Amino acid sequence: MSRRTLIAGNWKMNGSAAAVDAFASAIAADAGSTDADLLVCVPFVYIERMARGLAGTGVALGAQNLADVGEPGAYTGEVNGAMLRESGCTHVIVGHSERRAMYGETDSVVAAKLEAAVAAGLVPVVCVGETLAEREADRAEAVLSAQVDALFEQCRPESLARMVLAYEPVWAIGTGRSASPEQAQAIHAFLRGRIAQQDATLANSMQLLYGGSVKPDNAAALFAGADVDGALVGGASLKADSFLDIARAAP
Ligand SMILES: O=C(CO)COP(=O)(O)O
Repeated sequence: MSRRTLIAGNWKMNGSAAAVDAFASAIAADAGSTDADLLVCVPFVYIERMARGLAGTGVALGAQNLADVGEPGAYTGEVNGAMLRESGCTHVIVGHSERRAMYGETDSVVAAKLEAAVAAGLVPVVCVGETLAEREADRAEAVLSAQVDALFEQCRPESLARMVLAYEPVWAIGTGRSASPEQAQAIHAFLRGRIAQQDATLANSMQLLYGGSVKPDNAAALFAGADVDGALVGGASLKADSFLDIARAAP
């Protein structure tokens, strides 16, 4: 089955109103130059501004986090999925390694956020990945299996059918040291196989993105992997030209 290619940007805690406007106008001028689907995930406060800038471009908009509860209420500082939808999001990143490491998001929190996203009509882009110490201890597959299995244990099949999975090795994030195309493809094949043990049809249809130091000059080689369906791009997504160069490297 052919899966569509998705190039997703994660701005993390970067950007400004001026940066949003510059990005959106450059994308609006040039979004037709790639066949890949494009998504940009910006800080909460810039979502509506980016939505206005990207209107009519076909580029999708996402957030980087959401509350693990859907019902509004006394959750100071939280933002729920319905608010994200109303602001123009179609997607939301869930379980990024920075949130797992710095904000204590456990596999159960990630599973709850996946469900909350789907309940609000959002596509969750769920991140998994091993640290350098785990890879060096030959534990990458065990760690990834535990992260994926937790989703299957805690989420409904119809919710899992909506998700995109992003493999982001922690040692490759923001380091300039991407996984090699062979390493990325090997893990993606492993992840697809692991999902197939639960649901072969879902394994075949699920988009698997690679993230970690994806740049215009390494993107084409990474995308050559048969199980690599796109990228989750951090630093290189902050500027429209490098983001679009990555998208144009997609097959
Ligand atoms: O964490 C990432 C995207 O979510 C990857 O970040 P970099 O592309 O900056 O390495």
